[in-house]
Amino acid sequence: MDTTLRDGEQTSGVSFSASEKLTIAQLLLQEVKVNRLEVASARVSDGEFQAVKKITDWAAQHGLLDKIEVLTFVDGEASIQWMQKAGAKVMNLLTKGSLNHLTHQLKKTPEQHFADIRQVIERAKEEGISVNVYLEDWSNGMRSSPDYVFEALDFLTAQPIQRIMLPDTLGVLTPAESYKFVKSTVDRYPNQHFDFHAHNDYDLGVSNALEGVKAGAHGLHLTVNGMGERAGNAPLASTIAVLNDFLPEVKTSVREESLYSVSKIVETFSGIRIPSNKPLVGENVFTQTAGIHADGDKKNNLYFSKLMPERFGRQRLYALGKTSGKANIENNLRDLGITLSDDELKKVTQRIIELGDRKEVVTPEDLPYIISDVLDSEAIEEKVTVLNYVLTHSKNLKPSATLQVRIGEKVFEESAQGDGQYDAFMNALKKIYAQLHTELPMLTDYTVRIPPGGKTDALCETIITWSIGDRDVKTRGLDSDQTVSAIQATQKMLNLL
Ligand SMILES: CC(=O)SCCNC(=O)CCNC(=O)[C@H](O)C(C)(C)COP(=O)(O)OP(=O)(O)OC[C@H]1O[C@@H](n2cnc3c(N)ncnc32)[C@H](O)[C@@H]1OP(=O)(O)O
Repeated sequence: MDTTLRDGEQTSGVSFSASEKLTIAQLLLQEVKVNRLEVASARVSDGEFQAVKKITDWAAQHGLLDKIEVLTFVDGEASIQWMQKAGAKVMNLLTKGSLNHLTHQLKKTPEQHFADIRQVIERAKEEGISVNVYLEDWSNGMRSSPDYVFEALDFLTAQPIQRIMLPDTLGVLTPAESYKFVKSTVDRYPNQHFDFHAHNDYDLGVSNALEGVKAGAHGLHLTVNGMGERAGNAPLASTIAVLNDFLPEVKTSVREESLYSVSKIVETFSGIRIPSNKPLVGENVFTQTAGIHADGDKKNNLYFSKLMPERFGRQRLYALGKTSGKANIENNLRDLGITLSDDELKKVTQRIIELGDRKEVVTPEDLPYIISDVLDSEAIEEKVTVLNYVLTHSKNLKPSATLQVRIGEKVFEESAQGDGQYDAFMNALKKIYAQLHTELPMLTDYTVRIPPGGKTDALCETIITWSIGDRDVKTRGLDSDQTVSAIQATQKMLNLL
């Protein structure tokens, strides 16, 4: 069960719009093919209500309504009414899985709590809602009040419910405890379906999920990019890869090749950047940096593992920088269709190492420029040159740009306004390219780096990612002025285009 839209949205600072939630739900069910989705907590807000309604309307049209779940509370009619109006048919009822929570938060006895739960389950059944039950703080309950946990489980397993969900609410379990606690629970109730819900507070989410499944859990709760409250939940992508590679006898429905695209969509919608070293979905995790590794890849794939990028819809890349050797550069040249002699290759390698030493980022798309520069050759023909421009910026008036660009033999001039100077520049550029019936590629990422130290006249590096055909192309500009560096990066893109 994927809970990106409920527990994942509990990441501090994240709020998905209704249409973003619908898009993520559609991707997860139709492309990634997870079995179930938890899409919201009941009663949270009007916006959340609208989002659930949008998802249930779509799911009902596609025969998927039984896959849409909503977290609800032991609150008499309130959650049931909310769910009913939102069109949801599966509730994940939040009950207390430790005596500590029951006594100090709800201030109830087990008998009172069970009576309240029974009433909610009966009412849900009358409304045609099927019920799963969370035992919140179950992990601490197993440590500190196991008698209460088993009393609750004796009660729950006699109720007309589908699944019991065992959360490590605060992510405090070790892998060994995850195994032990799940096993003792599953063994005692062999006919009951149990889900295990791991959090990542000690970075043990994936390991704990693996142990939970080994111990007999029938389902897992995961989130895209490991989003979730505090340190997040066990991440979908790595947990699936771990299960596929280390427990092949356990089958899931998830399609590995769709995991990266859903991860990028969730990154964009949530605004939470994926760390570049995040397993499977981080930008750099399939990039060989060290020259020795790139060399070994050519020799019998010495540095390959089962974790091949193509499994996840990704590609192996070879970084350019001070630890590059000839093999890194050759790999990039091959992609660009450029061949160099041994001597030329040595000179280009040397220049890339020097740039890397100066902490400059070198992208594969910089290579033709570096080659022209180092070899004084014409590896790249400058067909497009930004000749002149004027950019304005003022208070309370829209920024504007006028620019003159030479394309081939012809010079074009256009003006435009925009939301910022660069946007105005791009709008003017689009007008010029419209005259050539050429659409400019979509800008998919824009990052600006300045060296640490806080100097405002420092060199500023802008790296822009463009979507050209089915490729992501990165171009780089470097100048003490941020807009100028962005314009340099744009000119490089125009020449590559
Ligand atoms: C493991 C998890 O991640 S659980 C995540 C649960 N989801 C959420 O909390 C969603 C976001 N929450 C909210 O929007 C709000 O907290 C609401 C709408 C649920 C409730 O809001 P409020 O009425 O303002 O209550 P508030 O948030 O201050 O406190 C929670 C109340 O719920 C009670 N409560 C706690 N657990 C439960 C439960 N499982 N069932 C019913 N009530 C509960 C608390 O005792 C407290 O009641 P009290 O005020 O009578 O002492």
